Amino acid sequence: MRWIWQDKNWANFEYDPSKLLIYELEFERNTGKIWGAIQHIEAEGLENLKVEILSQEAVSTSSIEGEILSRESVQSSIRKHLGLKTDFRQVPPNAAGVAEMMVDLYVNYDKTLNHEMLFKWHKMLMNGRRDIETIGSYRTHEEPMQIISGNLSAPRVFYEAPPSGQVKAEMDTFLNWYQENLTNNQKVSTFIFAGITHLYFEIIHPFEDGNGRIGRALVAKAISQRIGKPALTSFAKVIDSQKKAYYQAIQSCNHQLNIDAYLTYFAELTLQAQDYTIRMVSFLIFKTKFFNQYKDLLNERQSKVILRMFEAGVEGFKGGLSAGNYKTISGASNATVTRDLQELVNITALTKTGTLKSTRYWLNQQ
Ligand SMILES: Nc1ncnc2c1ncn2[C@@H]1O[C@H](COP(=O)(O)OP(=O)(O)OP(=O)(O)O)[C@@H](O)[C@H]1O
Repeated sequence: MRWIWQDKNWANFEYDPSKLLIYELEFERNTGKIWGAIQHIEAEGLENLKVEILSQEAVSTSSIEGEILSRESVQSSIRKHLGLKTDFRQVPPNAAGVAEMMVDLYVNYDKTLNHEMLFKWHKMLMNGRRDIETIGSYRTHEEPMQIISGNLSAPRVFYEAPPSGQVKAEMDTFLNWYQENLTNNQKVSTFIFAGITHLYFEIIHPFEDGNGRIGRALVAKAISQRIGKPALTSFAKVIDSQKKAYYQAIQSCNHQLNIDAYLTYFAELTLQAQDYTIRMVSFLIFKTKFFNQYKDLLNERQSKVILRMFEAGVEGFKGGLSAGNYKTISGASNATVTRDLQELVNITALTKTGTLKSTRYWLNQQ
């Protein structure tokens, strides 16, 4: 069967924009909500939010590839590249590379997308890699660029991208398409523009490695340029929790130009990513308010435990905090743990559920 790029009408993607209208309206509402909420965060909180979202995306986009990075290393590197205070820790090259790309994407969101920008990101991502022949440039290898299933005993070719000799011309056309549709009086909606940008790039698969990570970065780039501000998206975070659907959606386009199913998937994914970002922003606002209200009432042990609870992020401290958790984090005696926790409930910083051994404590979000 022919691959999509062998079709005589390649790359005239076919889709029905009316099917996406409902998602588009929700997307615009959410974009407004995110930026509206951000206006209420003061400078330091905003810096933290940027660092949180960018590092989470860096960790998640790497995790999709099976590369597990330390959140602390990525955060430290992101802070350094944003010119913020850091702990000057030693950061492994892969974490430093993806952090640098995320910051570049954020800071230079409005710069023209061209070959050089993509090469720069590729160099950052391949930081420290010795197994890659062509770094900072498109692939040149003779063998076909294939996406193969992970099963070594019975490998299956899911997709074969255009041969290396064709990549430069394909990328020229892609970049022209991007530029034209970015400023084409918005004939193609932001949603469809970002979705096609991602898919088009994955179909060409221009690099030896890193195509997934750069493709996901391009989604943020496309949305940011369209909305005129850096998009703080949790796109990779959501994909990482449902990888199979992500691969299947791209695969559904390997042989056909009709991309309705892919765009619907992309629309739902983007809305989920926005929801996650909205939750993160609200969480950060809650954290700031919480500390303003309680900081003078907490002793050192209580502050330490509460900070640890906030570090668990939007998903929260799994299963709630037990007295045992409090003891481990604070190092206090049993009697002190009981007194500290009771005080936290009395001042309404924590709420309490359950009894005896099942007693759990939660940050009071009321
Ligand atoms: N059937 C497919 N056709 C085209 N592209 C695909 C297909 N299945 C997956 N992909 C894309 O290819 C990426 C993998 O390519 P590559 O290994 O070059 O990227 P990576 O950044 O190193 O890895 P990853 O994307 O897994 O993080 C996937 O993440 C996905 O974006």
